[in-house]
Amino acid sequence: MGNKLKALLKSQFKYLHFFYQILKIRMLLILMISICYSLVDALSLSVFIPLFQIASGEETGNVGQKSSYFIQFFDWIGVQPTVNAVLIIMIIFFSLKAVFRYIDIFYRVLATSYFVKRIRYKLLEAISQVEYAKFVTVNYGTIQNSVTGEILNINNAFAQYISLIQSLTFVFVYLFLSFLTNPKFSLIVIIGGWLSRLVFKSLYKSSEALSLKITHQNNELSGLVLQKTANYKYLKSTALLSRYLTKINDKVLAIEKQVVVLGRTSAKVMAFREPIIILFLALAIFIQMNVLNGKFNAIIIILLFFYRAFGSLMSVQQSWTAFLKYVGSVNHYETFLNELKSNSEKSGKEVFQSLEKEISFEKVSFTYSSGKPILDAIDLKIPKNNSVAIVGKSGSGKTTLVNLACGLLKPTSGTVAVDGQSLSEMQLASFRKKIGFIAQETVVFNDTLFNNVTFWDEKNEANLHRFFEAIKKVDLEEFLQKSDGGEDTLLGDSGVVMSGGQRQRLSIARELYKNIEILILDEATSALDSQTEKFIQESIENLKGQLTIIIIAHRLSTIKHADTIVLLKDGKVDATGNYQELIQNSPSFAQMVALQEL
Ligand SMILES: Nc1ncnc2c1ncn2[C@@H]1O[C@H](COP(=O)(O)OP(=O)(O)OP(=O)(O)O)[C@@H](O)[C@H]1O
Repeated sequence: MGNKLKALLKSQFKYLHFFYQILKIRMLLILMISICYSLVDALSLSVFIPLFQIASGEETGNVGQKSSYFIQFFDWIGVQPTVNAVLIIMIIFFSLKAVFRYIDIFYRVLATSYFVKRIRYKLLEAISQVEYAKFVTVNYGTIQNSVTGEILNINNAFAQYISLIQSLTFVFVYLFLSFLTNPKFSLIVIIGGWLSRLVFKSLYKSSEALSLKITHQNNELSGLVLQKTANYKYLKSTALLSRYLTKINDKVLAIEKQVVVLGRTSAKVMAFREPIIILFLALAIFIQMNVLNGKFNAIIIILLFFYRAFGSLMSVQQSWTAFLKYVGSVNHYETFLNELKSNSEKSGKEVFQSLEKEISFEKVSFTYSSGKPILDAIDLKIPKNNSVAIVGKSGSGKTTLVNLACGLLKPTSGTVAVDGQSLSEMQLASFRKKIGFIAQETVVFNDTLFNNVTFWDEKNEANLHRFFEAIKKVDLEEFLQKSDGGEDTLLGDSGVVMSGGQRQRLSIARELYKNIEILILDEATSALDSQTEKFIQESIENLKGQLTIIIIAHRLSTIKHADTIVLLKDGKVDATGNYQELIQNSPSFAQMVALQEL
């Protein structure tokens, strides 16, 4: 029973809980301001009643008999309830109402901007903290859409939700005043109002489901568009663009269809709300007059309150209908955020200072969640300032091994350790700060050459010097000299103004600029022509003895001078040794060398 009640409360207050979690005390403030505003509004309206009473009392001369709590209020403060006194009170209340209206609107703006900032920040933070293994399974479109379009939808949902709270407060305040005046009649009308809600319940449910569906489809659409942009050149040059466009169009059409259905549901709710409410109100008046034999006079005042309460109730339903249009985004945000949070990277406490001895793999096995074991009980030592090359057939697990070395992946069993300390106990960020990672995919930001290399370091003399050094090491001096803007040259989206090789060299320059101890190169020079590769090779070789280098390369000429070469085969270390040793001792390696005609 307790659990059922809890579940009921949770489902009823699900969204309130969601907004409260983000806004905390601000949510209460919104509620308080709403209550104050609605009370002042109710009181301002109530002033009309004594005004009517005084007017009719003056005519009939029986003010005393029609006394209301307002007249009693005048008695209490010892002021004659004259028209002038009531008018002054009225002006005071309406001015007060304006003050609360101002506070209400302004505070809403403050709360909304805080809300948007928080939800965006929370999501971005969760994305940064999620485990790499989880991250690679998330659709890029979902990420993109979640931090842009979806946030706007949630913002709209929030705006509607606050309006809903305010209208609801109005409803309660007016119902409370109605109860004070005529409890029996109020009860009938309230039951009617409650029943009217049931009529709309199934429509609300389908709106909610549709909205969630639209959100999912928008995410998929974003993913498709992102992939189209990323693979534009390929799609265009192979005339596959139009086929891909058909795929995107299908998704657009599917979304359009859902939006139309959602629009139809919303239209039904909007159109039938008023007649249904009027029906219930008419029924309540009928019961009051014919069943309870009440007088119409007795309910005039209360009808005024109900008129206001119903107006607000309509706003409640209006806000709720509008809210439901965006609720899919709220649900998606919550689910996505929880999914990211439950997969956030666990980092140890030990702060990494400096590599003293070695990085070691002790019986490390690894299996991706989706398949067969990739690495099987690997034992490997990478001594400080040594260069170790990992070779093996495509798919043999080389990239997986370096991902384990920098803690992007966690071993399924065994330990990856740094100077004997398991990476699982290490504060990963402190360790990764000392790692330079250059992969086949170049990393270029849409900014200047300087900012790309220095990662937005301050442009002072010392940093400029380090920048030029890095540029020299990767042979980008010519590019720098030929660019009109020098180091301030804008590189465009993904570095469009550079060739593939230049982008690769830029990625290498960024790592050389940093103060790193470990350099990981995963097919880093694969996009370069032999001459440039040789030049960079020399630059990297100059670093030998100063950095611990782990290098993956298919072109075996690249790793000829590595201190140790590790040959991976069938998930195991098949052979280790330097180039000459391996040629002599490992038939597999000798065959690889022969195939490359080295
Ligand atoms: N995220 C993933 N989920 C499931 N399997 C994966 C994932 N990443 C890689 N694999 C699989 O793990 C195996 C090893 O991949 P890995 O990228 O480590 O190989 P590699 O030796 O670096 O290959 P290549 O030389 O082609 O770059 C492959 O069979 C690949 O299909």
